[in-house]
Amino acid sequence: MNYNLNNIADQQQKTSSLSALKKLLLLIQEERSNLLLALVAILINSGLNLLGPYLTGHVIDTYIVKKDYHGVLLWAGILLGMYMVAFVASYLQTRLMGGVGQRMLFKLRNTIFNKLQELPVEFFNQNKAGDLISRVNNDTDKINQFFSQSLMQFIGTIATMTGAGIFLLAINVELGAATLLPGLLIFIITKFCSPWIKKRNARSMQRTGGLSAEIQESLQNFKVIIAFNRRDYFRNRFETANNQNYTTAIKAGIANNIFIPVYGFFAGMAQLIVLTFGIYLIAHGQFSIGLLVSYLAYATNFYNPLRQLAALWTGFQVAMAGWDRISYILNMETNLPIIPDTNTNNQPAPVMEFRDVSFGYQQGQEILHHINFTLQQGKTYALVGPTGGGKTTTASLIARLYDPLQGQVLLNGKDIRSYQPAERSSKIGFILQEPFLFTGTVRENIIYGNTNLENYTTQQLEATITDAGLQSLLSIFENGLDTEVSSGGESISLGQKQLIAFMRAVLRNPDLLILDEATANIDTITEKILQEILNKLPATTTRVIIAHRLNTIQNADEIFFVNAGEIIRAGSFDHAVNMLLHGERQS
Ligand SMILES: Nc1ncnc2c1ncn2[C@@H]1O[C@H](COP(=O)(O)OP(=O)(O)OP(=O)(O)O)[C@@H](O)[C@H]1O
Repeated sequence: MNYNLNNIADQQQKTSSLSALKKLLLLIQEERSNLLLALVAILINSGLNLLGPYLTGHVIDTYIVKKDYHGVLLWAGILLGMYMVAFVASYLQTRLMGGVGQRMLFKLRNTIFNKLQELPVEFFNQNKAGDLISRVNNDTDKINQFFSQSLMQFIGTIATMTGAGIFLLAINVELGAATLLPGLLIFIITKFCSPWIKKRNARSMQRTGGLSAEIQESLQNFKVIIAFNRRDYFRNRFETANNQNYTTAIKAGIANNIFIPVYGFFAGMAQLIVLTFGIYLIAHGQFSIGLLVSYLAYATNFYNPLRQLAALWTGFQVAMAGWDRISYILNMETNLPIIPDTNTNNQPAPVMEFRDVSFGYQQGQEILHHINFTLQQGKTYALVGPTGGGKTTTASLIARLYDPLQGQVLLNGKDIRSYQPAERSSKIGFILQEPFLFTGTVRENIIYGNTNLENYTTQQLEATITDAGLQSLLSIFENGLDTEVSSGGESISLGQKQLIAFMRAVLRNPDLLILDEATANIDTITEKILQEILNKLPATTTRVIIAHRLNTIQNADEIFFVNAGEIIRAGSFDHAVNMLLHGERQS
């Protein structure tokens, strides 16, 4: 299944600005009352600012021409009051929308992060962490900027322009129509250029994502880079990504600013039309000076916001480009759906069964072909085979990190796809080749995802650890449960990381425990301790051990040889060793 966000972006139909905005508005439904209040405030602000020029014209024609300075002063006071109310309304809407924007940003980031938690391993295989981080941090902020700073300004601007347009037409239809003509041209140009601006911004964000992926990759692998002296290689790769980001950012910047001079030019044209046509009308006695002053102010009221609108519209296109990138994640559906349980057979069933299972990571590249095997309760199984033979892939299917392309995987006789994730993961413990630890303490890491232990006191937890025979492992850590570990695990050794992962898995008391090269980095004495702990697991626990070190699998009840997409019962240990030597020579 295609989970590559950048490929999806190329394939997706272009969504219209309006339908994208509608979806986005759903996110801020809870903010309705704040939005309404901000809208009222902005309309008051626009309305009062619109009334100003009309009253000024009225004062000129009624009081200034007649030299009635008392009236002029009175109206000046009224105008001052009006502008102060407009100022308060504007301040109120800025505050309200700032809050709305931040809350939306918070919600949006939570929504995306929760969505990411639902997505399958395949999604993370196909997308780079750095790009995802950029979407969660950078792209959401673009939307926040539009909402907190621009949305109400946008509405206010449109309200002011509509009002000014109405005043212009009401005062004189012909002059109004002539004044508004450049506005119509601007509208057509804007409509024509918007998709281009959005595309340039989308490309720029994609490159920012690429840059962040590059940084993440080199930071994660800094030891390898230093050890292999590959600094130049990564420096070049970074420079290429940085260059691409720079070029696309410049292009987006040009697109974002292209409207400003265009709008400015047409606004100048409109002023010229008002002046020449207005003076002509005055010369023919069809217009007054006061009306011309009001008229010029309304033309300014129409075209000045239009200049602002240029920037706001661009901001909107940037936000929509960000929203598109985010919606690709939000629209993504997991390919690991839960299906209804159709099993009506209550007969005892093996813990795990593969029925004619075929699997490949990519279409047309099968890694496992028509696999059949069963795992019985309480037994220990070993998977051996040459590197790249398919052992980890088999274990991943047992834990349902992927679904087979064909066939069925059954857990306790039921299709594994019918289990809820929580139930499935409580039944299957998986210790990965590269255990993942969170930044925190040993305690936090071993109780991770284990609801039974979450509220235990330190004493209770220590007692549980002792009961499970894990005390000797815990004592390896200097500060026991309180030992600090970092997600990269730099503060502890790889073997110690594996021990923590081991304790985490054993304490979950799973029906099936998979150890994928789980002891590869552990000394032989500690490995013996692990072996004893494994032996002491409840008699019902089934163990699946993947190991290259043959002594680890000596006590297995059954050995499977995994090679070239096939799983064969190896029979005795000696036979398995033979197959392994033979298989390794072949590979
Ligand atoms: N995420 C993935 N995407 C595409 N191909 C993959 C992926 N993971 C593994 N493969 C391929 O699947 C095949 C089997 O890999 P797998 O990791 O299952 O082998 P393995 O037997 O566990 O090897 P090892 O002993 O080295 O751990 C290999 O050819 C590998 O390249």
